[in-house]
Amino acid sequence: MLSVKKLNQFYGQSHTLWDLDLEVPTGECTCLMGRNGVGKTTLLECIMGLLPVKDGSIEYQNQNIATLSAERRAPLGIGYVPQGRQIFPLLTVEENLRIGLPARSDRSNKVPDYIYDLFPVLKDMLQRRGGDLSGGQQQQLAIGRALVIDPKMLILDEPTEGIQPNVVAEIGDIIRRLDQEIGLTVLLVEQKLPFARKVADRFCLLDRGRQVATGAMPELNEELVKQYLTV
Ligand SMILES: Nc1ncnc2c1ncn2[C@@H]1O[C@H](COP(=O)(O)OP(=O)(O)OP(=O)(O)O)[C@@H](O)[C@H]1O
Repeated sequence: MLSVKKLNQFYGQSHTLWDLDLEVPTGECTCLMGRNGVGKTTLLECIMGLLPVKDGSIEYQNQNIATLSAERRAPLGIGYVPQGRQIFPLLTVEENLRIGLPARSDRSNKVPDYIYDLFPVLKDMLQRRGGDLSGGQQQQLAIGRALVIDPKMLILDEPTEGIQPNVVAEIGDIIRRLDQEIGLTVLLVEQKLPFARKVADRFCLLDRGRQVATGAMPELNEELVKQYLTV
């Protein structure tokens, strides 16, 4: 579904992504992994069109989108849950959800019901301000907001960061359901190894801006973990 090939990205003079390849097969959950600062968020931002790339291709459903602006990528149906959630603290839960509606291809003005089925807590708190929600509830809101466009693919940047363990498990279950029941293709950045093993089908491991290993999750062996993940 998504195929990144030989991608190079720079922040000014600083070469951050090096000939990077990433395959995200349709209907599967792929986890992008690596230590802090290896370029995971940078790669996601390149895919979303939030950062320009120097060269290389980003093929989404057989179209090279590498040079399209973020606005031109919006109708493609990629939902994005950024690092730190970035919900609007002064807007209500309902207003936060509705923000995504203008990007829907059918121009529907209604938040799809399945979002409230997935996150009943959002329905209970529709009139509460986003900033008054707990971290776990805010994360559910951020995922709900990304789903408002009925995306075919969902990209999540460290959805469990700063969240209590019981809510982490709940978010893992929801990501699996989105992938297995609703058929969403998922690309996830995740540092927590047990969570990644439970939720993802495949992994792609980065080190200093380069892809160093990729495969089915069971192929992520202790040697790779020791070399590229443990600190
Ligand atoms: N706006 C920026 N300007 C300059 N350098 C940046 C910028 N954003 C990130 N970097 C650098 O690019 C490299 C990759 O950062 P990135 O945030 O993509 O890594 P990451 O793997 O997502 O890390 P983390 O797990 O800490 O979020 C790092 O060396 C970082 O310092």
